[in-house]
Amino acid sequence: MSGGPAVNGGPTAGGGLSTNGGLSTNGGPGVSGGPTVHGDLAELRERARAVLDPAHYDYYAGGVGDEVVLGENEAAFRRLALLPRVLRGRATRDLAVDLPGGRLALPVLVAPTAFHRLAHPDGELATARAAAAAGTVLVSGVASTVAIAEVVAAAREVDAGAAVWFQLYPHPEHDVTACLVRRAERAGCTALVVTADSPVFGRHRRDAEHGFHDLPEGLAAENMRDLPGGPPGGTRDIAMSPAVSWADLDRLRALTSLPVWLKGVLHPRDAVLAVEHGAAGVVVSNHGGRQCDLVPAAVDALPAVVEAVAGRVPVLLDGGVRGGGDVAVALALGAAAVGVGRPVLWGLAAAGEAGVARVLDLLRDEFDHVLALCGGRDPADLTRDLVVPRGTGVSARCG
Ligand SMILES: Cc1cc2nc3c(=O)[nH]c(=O)nc-3n(C[C@H](O)[C@H](O)[C@H](O)COP(=O)(O)O)c2cc1C
Ligand SMILES: CC(C)CC(=O)C(=O)O
Repeated sequence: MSGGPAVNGGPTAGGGLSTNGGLSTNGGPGVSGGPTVHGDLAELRERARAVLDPAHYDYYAGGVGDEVVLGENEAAFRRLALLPRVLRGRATRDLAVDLPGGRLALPVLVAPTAFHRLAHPDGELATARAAAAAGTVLVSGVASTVAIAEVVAAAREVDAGAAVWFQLYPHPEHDVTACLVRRAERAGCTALVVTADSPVFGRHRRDAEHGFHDLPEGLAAENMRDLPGGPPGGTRDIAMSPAVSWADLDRLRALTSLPVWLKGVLHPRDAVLAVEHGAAGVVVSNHGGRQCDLVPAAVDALPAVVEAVAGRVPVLLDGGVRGGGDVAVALALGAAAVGVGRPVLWGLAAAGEAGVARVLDLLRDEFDHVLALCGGRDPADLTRDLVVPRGTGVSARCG
């Protein structure tokens, strides 16, 4: 087994913590030139469950505590309905969104998730290729099982203009953070994402039950290799620190000219502070229900953050997005785009690069379809008045 003891109770990582439905009505071609993969997201999840080691499946699928927030992230979307506008659409829709750090061909990006080689031997290389082929951003995590330079190179082989962002946790040793930032810059990343919701690692019962604390032999968090304070050729743990503060964000921003996103914001006041501290954007996220089991569903936290930020920076959302309708609801509530975590892992486990391509293709096609049903020409047509609490049919802002 690899590396040191679990950090804060998480797995260690050898240095890691530890319709067009048949009718041809403007449906675009699939995003991937690779083998065709069939099935919807639920089927891909079942295929992933069938092929993965149960401990690894549960690491991906699980959440913190009683997994209340894990379920709520998806349930909250089901409590919302769309109130479409009619007779204002157009034949083809423009799905693209411009963000600090890159242009997305669809308002869906790949959220950072750890250890893709647990899902498929190609790991983050496959994810990077599929994201690039779809024309969207991969937020590559510090906890990736392929080094960031190789991840970016894989994306750029598919599309020389592909944008890859790098996610990190501020390390308590500042020279380690600085080294990670330099690596991401040298690799060609176009933005950084600082995850702020993890002062300590969430306690996951499923991991404890499986005794999953280490990556299998041969896998490691490759970005953590050869860092200051670590053994030559060896890896350091992904350290989380309860002492992390706004000063760490300031210090990190001073290290780089790349746009810096702040991920894991739920409180509107923190969103305002993020703007004041120069964040290029904020990501409303509860870490997919993996950190604190007492917080609101991500989509329920979104409107207050959007209101507080008041258009000064873009707001992203992740957590519980499982279809194009969810994407549309999040955008109508003010998100500029959404991130998807687990669905990408299910696609990767089920069919490697083609599986991730299938997930992004499904989301793109479903979103385009819902946008058309709402009389939308582009994402900007999805406005707040289009979302109503299910069961009411009335928007507070209608009129
Ligand atoms: C297995 C797994 C690993 C994750 N690893 C990270 C990580 O290393 N850094 C991070 O900021 N977020 C991480 N996340 C959280 C995701 O970025 C994202 O917030 C979450 O998955 C969104 O919820 P969804 O899975 O319902 O789409 C992880 C999520 C999962 C499921
Ligand atoms: C290695 C961990 C830090 C990855 C993570 O954030 C998670 O599993 O939720």
